[in-house]
Amino acid sequence: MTLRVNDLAVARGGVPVLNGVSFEVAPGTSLILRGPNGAGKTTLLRTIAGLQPALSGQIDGADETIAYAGHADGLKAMLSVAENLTFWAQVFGNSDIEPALAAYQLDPLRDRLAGTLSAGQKRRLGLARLMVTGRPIWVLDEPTVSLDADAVAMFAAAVTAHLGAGGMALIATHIDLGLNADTFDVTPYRSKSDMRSGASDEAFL
Ligand SMILES: Nc1ncnc2c1ncn2[C@@H]1O[C@H](COP(=O)(O)OP(=O)(O)OP(=O)(O)O)[C@@H](O)[C@H]1O
Repeated sequence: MTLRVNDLAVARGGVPVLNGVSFEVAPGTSLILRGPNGAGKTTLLRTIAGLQPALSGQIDGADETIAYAGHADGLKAMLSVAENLTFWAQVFGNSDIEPALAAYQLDPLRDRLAGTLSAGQKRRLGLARLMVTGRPIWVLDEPTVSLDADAVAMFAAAVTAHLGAGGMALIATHIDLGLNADTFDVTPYRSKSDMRSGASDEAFL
């Protein structure tokens, strides 16, 4: 299975953001999305993850295969670290959370309520969540925000292991993760529409 995006057009608040986007992510490989602030990376990732409809074009290989991590960590504040991971594992029909705890050095924090974690610890837990989904395609929007250098290395190691097991990753990031990945710059695909038109999409504010 390969993730294939073909001639995709995406919009925010009804305003076209990107069009003519085509790329592939094959098993065992990752693709880094680049582009300046506001270029449309988040919009593209949300569309590929199925969180909003495309304006036009095709996305193949994305049915029930994607684990998405956006800007929000999606944690349950009143559950412990281990309970959060167990919850997500069960949602995806899995049970073993130990590899995810180990990969992000969360074992010493396993009984802490997620709401009491630091920003970087929350982000580590949010990324550990990907491992318990068992999903082959990780779609990640600025995954290293709040992470220190050690945690960035944990994340890079987790992605490398995921790819080594035949997984895929599509990652929007402004930093160099040290991955052996192709890059895709969205800049040439920006729509000509004026984003200052005042259109908004309150559902995502
Ligand atoms: N809720 C919204 N309603 C309308 N327009 C929006 C909304 N959210 C974002 N936009 C606009 O859509 C365009 C694309 O934004 P998007 O978040 O996809 O960019 P990005 O490349 O991810 O940026 P960054 O690097 O800053 O995260 C921007 O012009 C932005 O102002």
